[in-house]
Amino acid sequence: MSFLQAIIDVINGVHYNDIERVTKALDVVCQSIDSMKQALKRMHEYVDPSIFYGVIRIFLSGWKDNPSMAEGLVYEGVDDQPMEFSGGSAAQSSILHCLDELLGIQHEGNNGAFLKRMRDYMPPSHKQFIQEISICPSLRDFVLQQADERLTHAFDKCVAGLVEFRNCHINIVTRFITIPASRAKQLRANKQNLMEELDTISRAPTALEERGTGGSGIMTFLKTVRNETKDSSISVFTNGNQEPPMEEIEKSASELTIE
Ligand code: HEM
Repeated sequence: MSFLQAIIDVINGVHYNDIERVTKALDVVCQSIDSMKQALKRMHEYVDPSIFYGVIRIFLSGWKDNPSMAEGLVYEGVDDQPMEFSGGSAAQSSILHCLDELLGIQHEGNNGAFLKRMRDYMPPSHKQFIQEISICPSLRDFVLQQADERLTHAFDKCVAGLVEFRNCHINIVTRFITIPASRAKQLRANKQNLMEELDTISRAPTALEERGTGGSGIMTFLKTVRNETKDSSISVFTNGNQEPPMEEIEKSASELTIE
């Protein structure tokens, strides 16, 4: 059964009060989240953090919430007024939004508004699918009402898997953005004679040091989204918080070089 079919099966299972069907489909969802995490971990194999930070990311940045283009961009021949559009971000990927809606994970305030806005950058049918999931009867309420051990376990494993995915993503963002940004600051401050490295990572505008490609203030955003994921868990959540300690981040920053 594919991941998307499993989502539909969960929804149908809730509709027909079929505990077995929902439990089995949630097991598939959980395996898919794990595969996504395994794929995410391979980012390091193919992408050099300095190149990502100093070269690729600049092409991903947009002209909304971007301090270096605060007014947006005039599309000549389209409109005299500047327009604002966010840069490319996997926050615009439909899968995580589907999971949040399915598992009843709620993102509040500015973070929730940012994630909702990202849906405007998805293909309309994807956005519509997410909307459909959001108006279905609540899976979480169903799990709570049934009080079935296997069902609750399957649900909580999905939530825990998503927390682990988001932790793994935070580690990636630390390595691909936070560390190069702090390295760029360090190099500028020390005026070291490391011109080649400085040349690559300093191509990134300083205004973007604290920003994600979609324009968010990165770490606060990502950690809040991760914590809100934990909140959906039915049993008490005790694991999955694997943030790297600050000393580790600083150590990695000083070791980061271009080969
Ligand atoms: C070099 C690799 C990556 C970097 C540096 C990165 C960075 C970021 C940043 C900075 C954000 C905050 C929102 C923004 O401003 O764009 C974000 C959000 C997000 N990214 Fe990534 N990302 C990377 C790869 C991926 C991949 C491969 C996925 C897999 C789908 C992913 C999934 C997400 C999701 C779902 C969000 C929204 C926040 C959430 O739902 O937890 N990212 N990413």
